[in-house]
Amino acid sequence: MQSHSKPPTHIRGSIATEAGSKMTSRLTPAILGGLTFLLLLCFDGLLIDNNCVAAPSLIAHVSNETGEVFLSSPNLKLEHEPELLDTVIPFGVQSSPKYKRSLAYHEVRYGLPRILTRVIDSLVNDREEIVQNYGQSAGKDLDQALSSIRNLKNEILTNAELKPLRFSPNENDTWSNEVRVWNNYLVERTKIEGVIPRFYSTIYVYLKCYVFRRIAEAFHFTETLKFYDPFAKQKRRAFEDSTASAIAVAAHTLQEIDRIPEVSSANEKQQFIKHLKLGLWGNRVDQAMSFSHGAAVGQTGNPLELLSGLDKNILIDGTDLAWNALANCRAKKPNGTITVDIVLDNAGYELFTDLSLSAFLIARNLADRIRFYVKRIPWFVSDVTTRDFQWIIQHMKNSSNPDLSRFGELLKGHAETGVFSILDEPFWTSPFVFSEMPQKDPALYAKLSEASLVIFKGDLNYIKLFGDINWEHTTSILQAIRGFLPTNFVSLRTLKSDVCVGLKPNQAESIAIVDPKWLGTAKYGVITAAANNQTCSRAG
Ligand SMILES: O=P(O)(O)OC[C@@]1(O)O[C@H](CO)[C@@H](O)[C@@H]1O
Repeated sequence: MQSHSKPPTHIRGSIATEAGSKMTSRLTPAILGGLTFLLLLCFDGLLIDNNCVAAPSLIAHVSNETGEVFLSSPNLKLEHEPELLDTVIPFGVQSSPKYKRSLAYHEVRYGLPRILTRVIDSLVNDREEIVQNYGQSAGKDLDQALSSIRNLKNEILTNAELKPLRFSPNENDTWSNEVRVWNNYLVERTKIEGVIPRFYSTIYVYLKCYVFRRIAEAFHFTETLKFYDPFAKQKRRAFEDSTASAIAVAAHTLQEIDRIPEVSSANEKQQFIKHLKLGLWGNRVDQAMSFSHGAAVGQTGNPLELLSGLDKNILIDGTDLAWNALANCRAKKPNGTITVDIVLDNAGYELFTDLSLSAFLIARNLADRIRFYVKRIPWFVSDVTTRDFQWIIQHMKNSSNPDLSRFGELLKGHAETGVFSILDEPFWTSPFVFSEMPQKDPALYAKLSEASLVIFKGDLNYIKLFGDINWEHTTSILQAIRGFLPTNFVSLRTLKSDVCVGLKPNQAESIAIVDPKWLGTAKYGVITAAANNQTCSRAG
């Protein structure tokens, strides 16, 4: 049953604040003592009318049950009371935070504000270092970026209208061309929705991408911090924290490569499947989740030893289909160029698994070249940018561990000889879902169709693949892609959001009984593949 909920009477924040650890340590004894108390403070991450300093206006009180901070204020006005529906997302419609029992709602209410708070915190904490690295005028640029990000956070918290993005002075440069696409899309959405979209009323995939666009905008209009990546440190730290796991996988992959002449074709298939699974579970190591839930994540343990225990969590296993599609292309094009495209997701450990798979494919002649699609701007916290890609290879190459450094050397060689290439097409940071690609970016669609196999990594690529529509879980993959089949593809995704298709009858219901949170915790994975029968007859 669907019903309109009451407007919120308070805004619920998190312990992650600009006051950061100071705040946490002040709260901890109170929580331990089981007290509920009130604090009058200027909550810097939540400026109201930009006058927090002059008139501290927010009351924070801490739940003695959960330790979470609730904020309320006589001055805090929602620009617009969200018209929420107290229901899950109905089947057949696009995800939106207006459905209160959706993960989309949870992400807009808690996840995105927390991510922005963490960005604000890190900029405040790193001021000295930033000024040292980018020069004196970076101080003023930092303030400018901070103010834009605070405004953005307030806009989400107060359910403001989405506003057009800013053009650069040169209205024909790359930035402006992308802004034009975004602003036209806002006009399109306004027509569809009948009003200007707001954070809680519009579709999820659009608003979430919009937030990351606005973060990039906050830096783009500064002089010294145009290309600053506020997530870079966290991405690097998370990979450093995964070093032991990466060494185990690098040593194993190098051994496979060294022993290629001895390996039978049955084993070759098993090795391919193992690499796909490593890549699937690599998608758990996602700094977006850690940013919005609190703790940092890296990979621990020996990922190869963990694999068999995780098989029971794979809800759809399309590895056979992916293997057959690629092996079939190799058989049909013994002298041709086999291209594999990887539409990357997270930097750090997940990217490392993608590189292991790629090194394996090249060594086994399952691919002659690999094209890696990265993001042009910092995206969804930990998505790979060109700099992240270059950093990880260099970082491995410089490692004191002989396996990691040899592996880094091998990858660097592939990058230098053009076997690996990095592409930062604007479509991946656009608001569009994949079924819109033939119309919005036909050149990219044609490029993907040159590949024998496209590998889509992660949750965002998955939801864009299926239009972020809450299809009934048993909907077939071919129906849910709505014609988007440039070539054979396989998607490796751990479940972090509302959409999941291609399941067997009753499969979703059975998991939901055992684990009601099955869609949102990245505990489960899907390997979703589809074949395009014309692929191997084409060049590429
Ligand atoms: O694409 P990825 O890195 O696997 O997931 C990124 C992510 O931000 O997108 C999901 C849906 O918005 C979130 O739950 C998740 O943390």
